[in-house]
Amino acid sequence: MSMIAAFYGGKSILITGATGFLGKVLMEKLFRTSPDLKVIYVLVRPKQGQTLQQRVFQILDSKLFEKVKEVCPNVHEKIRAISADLNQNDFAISKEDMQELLSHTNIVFHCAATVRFDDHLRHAVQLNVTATQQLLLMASQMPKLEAFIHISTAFSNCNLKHIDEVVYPCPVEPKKIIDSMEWLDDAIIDEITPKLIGDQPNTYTYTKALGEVVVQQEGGNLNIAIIRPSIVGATWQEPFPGWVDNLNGPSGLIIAAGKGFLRSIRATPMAVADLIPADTVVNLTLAVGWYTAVHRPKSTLVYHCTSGNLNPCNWGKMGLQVLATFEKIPFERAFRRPNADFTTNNITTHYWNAVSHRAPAIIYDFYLRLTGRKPRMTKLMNRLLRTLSMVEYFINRSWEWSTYNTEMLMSALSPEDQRVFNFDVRQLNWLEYIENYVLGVKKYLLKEDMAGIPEAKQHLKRLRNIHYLFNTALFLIAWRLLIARSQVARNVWFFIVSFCYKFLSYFRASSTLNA
Ligand SMILES: CCCCCCCCCCCCCCCCCCCCCC(=O)SCCNC(=O)CCNC(=O)[C@H](O)C(C)(C)COP(=O)(O)OP(=O)(O)OC[C@H]1O[C@@H](n2cnc3c(N)ncnc32)[C@H](O)[C@@H]1OP(=O)(O)O
Ligand SMILES: NC(=O)C1=CN([C@@H]2O[C@H](COP(=O)(O)OP(=O)(O)OC[C@H]3O[C@@H](n4cnc5c(N)ncnc54)[C@H](OP(=O)(O)O)[C@@H]3O)[C@@H](O)[C@H]2O)C=CC1
Repeated sequence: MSMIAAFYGGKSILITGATGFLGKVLMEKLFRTSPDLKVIYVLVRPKQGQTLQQRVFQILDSKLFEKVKEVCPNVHEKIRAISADLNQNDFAISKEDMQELLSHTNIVFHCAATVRFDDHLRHAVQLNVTATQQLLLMASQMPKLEAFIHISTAFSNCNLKHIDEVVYPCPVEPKKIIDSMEWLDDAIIDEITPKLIGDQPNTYTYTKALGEVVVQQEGGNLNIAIIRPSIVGATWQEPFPGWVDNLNGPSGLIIAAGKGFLRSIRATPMAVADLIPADTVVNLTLAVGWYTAVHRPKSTLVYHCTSGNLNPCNWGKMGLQVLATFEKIPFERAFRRPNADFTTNNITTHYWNAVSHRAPAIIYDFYLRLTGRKPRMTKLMNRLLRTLSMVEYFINRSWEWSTYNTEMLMSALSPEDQRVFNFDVRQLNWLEYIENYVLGVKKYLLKEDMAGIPEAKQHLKRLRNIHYLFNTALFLIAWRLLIARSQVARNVWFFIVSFCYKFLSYFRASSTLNA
């Protein structure tokens, strides 16, 4: 019997960010392994004309939850959607709902965040810092609370090369930042943002670091733990391999490469690609929830959920495996044949961006205009180039994350828990994982049918022929222009033609003699 699964039985669990990528996998695992849990409260905001209930039921009715329905047929009754906006005071939760949350919650998993790298500092502070502070305040009023688990990121201190499982102080106290956001106007915030974030690459990592300090400073007597995942990728094993549902991290770039838009990416092939599967993060999170509630460590423990120091894979290996998978499992209606490569310096990056990204987009838009359609490729390409510039920081460096606490936890689990809540990345086979990831992107993100693979392969063959034809025509035109303008080129051309003519005459004569 799994002790962790039994621990969550009968519990009331509050999850923020349950409609996000990680939140969904967390809920799925909780329901599947502890179907006898009492209730999961999810803080949800209405969106895109959908009510809360519709949003949550849409998630429960998705493929991700197919196995849950077998073990927990009444899953719809065990989930309680609470209307909340983490940007508002008291999260805009009604009095009755607040009372229910405060008096029943046993465990809090705080996953909600803005993960955009380019978010305005005010908004990033509001969600990643102020909301965390408010949630802690709520937690301090929960008499039955056993553990508060905060999801941060392994990159919250990415200005350091070696990162320990400790909370590092921030140059400016989070309280001062929160206060200043209240009275500074947007223009001034824009001006001071680069100075405030200092050597952090963006407002996301900066505010996640502030959030950790808030957790440490304002946790009071609560049992708190912080989990720091690296780049969260598709699921490895559970509930099935390759599940992914958003474009963050590598997923969007895998689509761009598979559809042939992405031709070159500025990355260091030998730098560690510190990916971590979503189900591994969730298994560690649930194990940490159990350990924190049962063992009540004296201080706030930080757990690194990374792969680099235990089972490293680099971007070079990852890129090659992604491309190899496209050969077997191509995406449908590609713009060009997938053929991306890594560049390592500014000059080649600019060159390939102009030649392989911008130029084909302009030509294609010209063709769309000629045929009376709306041009769209240049806009798409600009968006891709912007994304590339945002992720460059993370794919040209390597970090060392110590994992003492994570390894300590692994050894504290019973063999059964180690199996059911497996977060040992040493067992991960990267080539198999990446292949399943690409397949998952095709099936769950692009919603492409596997029956379309032969047609997709035919399409790629046509693209290859068009590519050869285009290159040949381009070469002939260039050569024709050169001959028209240069005596040297003309001489070379006459030499080649006369050489070919002589060779053919000789060949014909010798074959006549042999006959
Ligand atoms: C050999 C070569 C082989 C090559 C093979 C190549 C393959 C392998 C290469 C691998 C390299 C991997 C590198 C990863 C590094 C990650 C490091 C992470 C480290 C930190 C990890 C963390 O701790 S943190 C989590 C990560 N955090 C993000 O990773 C957010 C990033 N990202 C943004 O910060 C914004 O994205 C950014 C970019 C500002 C653009 O912003 P933007 O405004 O230009 O574009 P948007 O993304 O907003 O949206 C554009 C359109 O996509 C629609 N869309 C958006 N989301 C959607 C969704 N979920 N489902 C459906 N559709 C969605 C949207 O609705 C728009 O559609 P529409 O225009 O029609 O409305
Ligand atoms: N994905 C990754 O690579 C990594 C993620 N992390 C961390 O993991 C956690 C989860 O990330 P992930 O699942 O990928 O992120 P997502 O962007 O997929 O999910 C974010 C969640 O936060 C919710 N949220 C955002 N703003 C509000 C708001 N104002 N009120 C209520 N809810 C809100 C979203 O709700 P809605 O659906 O309404 O938008 C969504 O449920 C984050 O803390 C992130 O920092 C850490 C390392 C890597």
